[in-house]
Amino acid sequence: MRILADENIPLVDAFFGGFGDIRRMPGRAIERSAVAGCDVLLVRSVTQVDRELLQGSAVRFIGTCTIGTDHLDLDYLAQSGIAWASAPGCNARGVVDYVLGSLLTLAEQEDIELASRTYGVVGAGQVGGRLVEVLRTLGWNLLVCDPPRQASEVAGDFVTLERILDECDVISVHTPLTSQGDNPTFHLFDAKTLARLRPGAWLINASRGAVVDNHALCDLLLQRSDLGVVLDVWEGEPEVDTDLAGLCRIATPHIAGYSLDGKLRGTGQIYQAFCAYLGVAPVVNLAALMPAPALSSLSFSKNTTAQELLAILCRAVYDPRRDDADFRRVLAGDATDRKAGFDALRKHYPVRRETDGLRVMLEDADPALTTVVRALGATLC
Ligand SMILES: NC(=O)C1=CN([C@@H]2O[C@H](COP(=O)(O)OP(=O)(O)OC[C@H]3O[C@@H](n4cnc5c(N)ncnc54)[C@H](O)[C@@H]3O)[C@@H](O)[C@H]2O)C=CC1
Ligand SMILES: O=C(O)C(=O)[C@H](O)COP(=O)(O)O
Repeated sequence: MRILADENIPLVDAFFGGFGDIRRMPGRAIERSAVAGCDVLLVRSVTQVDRELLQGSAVRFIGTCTIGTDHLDLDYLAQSGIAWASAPGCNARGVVDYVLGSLLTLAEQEDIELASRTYGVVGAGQVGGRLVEVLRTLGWNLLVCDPPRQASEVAGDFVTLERILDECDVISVHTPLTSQGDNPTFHLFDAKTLARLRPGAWLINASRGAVVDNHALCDLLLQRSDLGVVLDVWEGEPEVDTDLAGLCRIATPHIAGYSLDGKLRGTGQIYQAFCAYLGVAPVVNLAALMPAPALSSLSFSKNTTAQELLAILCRAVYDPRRDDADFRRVLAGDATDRKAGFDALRKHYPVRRETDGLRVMLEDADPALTTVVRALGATLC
């Protein structure tokens, strides 16, 4: 079997080496001539998988080691009888850690108590659903907008996007990028929607760039310095609107989900799906390949407050300010360097783990403190 894989898929040999020959390439360079003689294609989000790439090739299975599938032409794959799999939820926890780290930064910049704000989550699936769980456990005010779930679930407490815009001080966007169907999300946040943001609102987009109209957002930020915007994803990646990035409080190169755990899980999920496709039993075990984290446990004295505990635990694992600083250095270069730098930061991303892998010891089991530990999914020892 001939397998072509994006060079940024970790553990590809460990999981797929037993199936045949593996060739690796940069994801953006995967094109028709490279794919032609392959049976299996393993990609990440940067490879457009469509008729132009696949027509006439021998490819029968596509695996994308990502949550998002907007780079796959699913209609074409169905028409052509090409099997495919994605990795739902693989790096959702990393995105939640990114959102929490961003909230801590904005709160410090503005000297705001996070618990005093009203939160709006738009899109409550794998990522947004986990964020909702964290915010609910913390007991913070929260509204959730998810029209597809609202339409299909009898129970569920959902609101309209208008209500989110009118009532929320913080809006975190976690929808897929879609341009068809009943609830398309392309430019869901257009000029009209963005203009409704409350005074002092924070907007976080770690979904897909084009869910927010970047041009309209840039225009708005030129007039509204009260807003706090965090962008991990951009229209036209790897090109980035540098004016917009300059106006964001946190700007990062599409790394919100880049925990090591999330990446390895992504490969593992595609391996499982490929085994199911072939009808063979999986023999490679992800747990055996997952390295132990460098930091596994922390202990806190009775003088710790809940706010301090949240900040220390989140930042012990991940702090987006470092990614923001690295990205701004890249954005200061010329256009060619910026594009290459966007991909280089992603390719050479430092090891980052997840907050729910932490073990926490509290000298005083105060309910406010244990709530923080539970909300993060960490283990209380
Ligand atoms: N920045 C990053 O590193 C990462 C970004 N992502 C992106 O995050 C987004 C969310 O991923 P998941 O939670 O795994 O997706 P998901 O498919 O599990 O959940 C998406 C949710 O959005 C809802 N939704 C769809 N249209 C909507 C609309 N118009 N308004 C409100 N809600 C709507 C769906 O009903 C669903 O519950 C995707 O765009 C994904 O590609 C995912 C992982 C990492
Ligand atoms: O899983 C997704 O969806 C993501 O957005 C990934 O974090 C993107 O990672 P790459 O595939 O672009 O490396």
